[in-house]
Amino acid sequence: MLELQGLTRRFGAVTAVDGVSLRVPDGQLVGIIGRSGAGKSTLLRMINRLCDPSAGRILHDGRDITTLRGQALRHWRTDCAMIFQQFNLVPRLDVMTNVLVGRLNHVPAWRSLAGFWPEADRAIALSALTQFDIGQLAAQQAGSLSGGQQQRVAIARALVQEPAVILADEPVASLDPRNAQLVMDALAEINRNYGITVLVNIHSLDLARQYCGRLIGLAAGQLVFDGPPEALTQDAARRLYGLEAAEATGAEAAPRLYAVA
Ligand SMILES: Nc1ncnc2c1ncn2[C@@H]1O[C@H](COP(=O)(O)OP(=O)(O)OP(=O)(O)O)[C@@H](O)[C@H]1O
Repeated sequence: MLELQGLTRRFGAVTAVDGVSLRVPDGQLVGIIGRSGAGKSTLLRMINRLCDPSAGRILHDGRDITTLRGQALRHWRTDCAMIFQQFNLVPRLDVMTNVLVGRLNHVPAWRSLAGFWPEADRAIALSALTQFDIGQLAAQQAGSLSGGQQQRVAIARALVQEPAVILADEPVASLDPRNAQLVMDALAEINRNYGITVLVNIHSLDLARQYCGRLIGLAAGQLVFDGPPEALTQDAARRLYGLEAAEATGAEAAPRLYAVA
């Protein structure tokens, strides 16, 4: 169970995340929604401790994550893998090596530095790639792949970390609709097959509704919606995305509920 208690982050005068409290039982696939600047990235970055909270606590299985330092923090970052919009692969390295980077905390440092990755780890990496239909790309330079392929490599890298939680920060924002589906399929598969908790920031409300069993809506850093997609009425979605303002000025509301930046 992942638990946030009054989690807050201020940047000067801006309160990016404002007293967010929630519980995520193991194995949920949670979509975090809200307009641009609502605090979605900051929330995920705090959970991974890429960004320190100004107030509040993060607990995982009762353990206080907020105070972790040094090796304990490195272990948490293995337990809690992060996926980014821009993939964060090493473009000049081949796909297999990029995925093996996810095994770093499972392999003695000298072996990985010398390029002696154990056969068992190579097999794990290849199996992750094959699962996402990109096993045949293992020897290619990561930078030569399409965006959708690169994101699936990043998901394979996260998976071989054997994490309890995956945090995906706008993983489909720079992909075309077909690739966005493939990447969301990969996240859903990980969630279903391994019971890994997935928290995904997502702009497209259609995708969020399609894939996530639970939606968490942020507005100006505050939790304003928490429930299943069916509970997110058209009105609630409008409030979340501020489409009322567009209507008030005579602009047409988007016919499909896509988040507008
Ligand atoms: N490092 C920072 N320094 C100063 N302000 C920041 C920093 N990071 C985020 N902010 C501010 O905090 C607020 C929330 O930003 P955040 O990136 O978390 O929102 P978001 O919902 O993820 O937006 P987007 O969907 O555009 O990525 C914004 O007002 C942003 O300008």
